[in-house]
Amino acid sequence: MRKKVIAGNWKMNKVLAEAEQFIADTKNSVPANDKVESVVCAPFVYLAALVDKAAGSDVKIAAQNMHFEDDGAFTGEVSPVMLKDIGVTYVVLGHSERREYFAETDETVNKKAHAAFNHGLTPIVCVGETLEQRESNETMTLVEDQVKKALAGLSEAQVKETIIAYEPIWAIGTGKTATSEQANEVCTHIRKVVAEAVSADAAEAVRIQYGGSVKPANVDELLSQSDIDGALVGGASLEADSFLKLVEAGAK
Ligand SMILES: O=C[C@H](O)COP(=O)(O)O
Repeated sequence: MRKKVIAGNWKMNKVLAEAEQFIADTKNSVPANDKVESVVCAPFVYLAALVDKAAGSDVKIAAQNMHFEDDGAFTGEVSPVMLKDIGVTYVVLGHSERREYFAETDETVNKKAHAAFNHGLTPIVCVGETLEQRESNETMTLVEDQVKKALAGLSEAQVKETIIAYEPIWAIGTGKTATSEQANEVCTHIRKVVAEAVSADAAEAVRIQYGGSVKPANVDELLSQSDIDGALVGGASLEADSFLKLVEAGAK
């Protein structure tokens, strides 16, 4: 049984006091068990403070992006060495907003996945199609291509540790959730792609989240699907109560 992962992606929201209050409101309520992991993906500027605030609890802190180099002349960037140094444990890679607005490519996502593992960070690799691509029946081939390119060159052990987030772009922040069947169909395909590209064991172990307008009202149905192992949640992760409901669903 794969452990569920509920990750709240705050995107570019909250000021420091709000971010710290969120951790104070959730850290003693997230379950410490083998059924669910609770992850908060916060803006860079809050990461050190939130790692400190969450210390001793089961809330894990994630970055929303990083560079693939360890250091160097990359003004404005943050490296995996820096994230590891301050106690961050997860990193979101290739979110569709990074791909759309900040020129993230499959190649840079792959470099970042390698860099994450080189520094002991767990990558949450995002893939997903636009509405246009879905309507022209390109979803499966596009997602397959994104997954293969993101995982290229990783060892079987590393793939087993990777979290893949399937996020149909048309369902992000729109209130339009993919039906649980639509979401599971793609997650099942991703698992098959991992089996073919890496191994059956890796496919069995890799955790696949769904993301796109997940909220307390629809999370149970999504998580009951055979190949959905968690959720990457934007809007509904901003309030502590709502985030805790999602984590509770993951712990069932
Ligand atoms: O990273 C999270 C996803 O982009 C989903 O965002 P959303 O839950 O606001 O639709």
